[in-house]
Amino acid sequence: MTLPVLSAASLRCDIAGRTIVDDINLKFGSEPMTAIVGVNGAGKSTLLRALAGIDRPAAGEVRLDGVSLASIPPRQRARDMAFVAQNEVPPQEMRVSDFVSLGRLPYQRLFSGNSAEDNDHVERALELVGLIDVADRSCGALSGGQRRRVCIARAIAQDSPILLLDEPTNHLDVRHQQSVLRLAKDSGAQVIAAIHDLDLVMNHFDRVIVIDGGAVAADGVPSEVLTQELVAGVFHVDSCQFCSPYGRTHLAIERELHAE
Ligand SMILES: Nc1ncnc2c1ncn2[C@@H]1O[C@H](COP(=O)(O)OP(=O)(O)OP(=O)(O)O)[C@@H](O)[C@H]1O
Repeated sequence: MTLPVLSAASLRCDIAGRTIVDDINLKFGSEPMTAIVGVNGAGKSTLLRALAGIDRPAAGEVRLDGVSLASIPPRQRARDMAFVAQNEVPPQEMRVSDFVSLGRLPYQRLFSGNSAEDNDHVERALELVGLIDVADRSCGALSGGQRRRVCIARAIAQDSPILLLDEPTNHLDVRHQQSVLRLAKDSGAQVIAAIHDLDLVMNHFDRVIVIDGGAVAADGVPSEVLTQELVAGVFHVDSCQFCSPYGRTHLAIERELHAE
């Protein structure tokens, strides 16, 4: 499957007059799963929001298959890209299936409601995140992890070739962390996710971009990028990569490093 090419050229994002990320030049399109990592406040969410076209850059440009995002109409952009924000919370009173149906809006005419195809997408998305049994409940009656999965289901129902996920595994138990990343991969979409767990990055992602102080500090294959030296320099922890008895390479955090 050919992945769409999302690119950022000389991107700068400012918030309240302060430059948060600067001189970002990135191209996405070769690897299905890309992780964006960095310490709190490094600029990951700011970058993702600019890539999603939610916040306009102060300078530079984001392009989708060579076309400036700013010139793509919102409905088309919503068909091209689904975005799950870091702190997205479904409205308390809304039924779970109605919230997931919001992912189908880019395909509907005003007040047309769900078609049979829309309902199929909603049902499939809820099945994939393991929440089909609570489809008729109100979102307010869900646990934190279930709410997170409902937001992911909304994005999956959107059926777009690019999935931008800001901390998709937040609030999820260990099994659902694995299953959400697996279903993101199985969706066939180009996935770009900000994520804190470096071991999940090692085992689920093809590429990792390390953001440090609003700039790209490293970019490449996780096992090659997330060396002990880089992890110490960027995250200020001691880490080690090791091979499990099942043959997978993991990254363990040993301890916090203090300045001498
Ligand atoms: N609405 C805002 N107003 C002012 N400053 C903001 C706002 N949103 C973000 N910032 C600042 O921008 C910087 C980058 O924030 P951003 O959320 O992009 O970082 P992040 O890498 O995603 O962090 P985290 O891992 O904590 O989610 C931080 O210094 C933050 O305080």
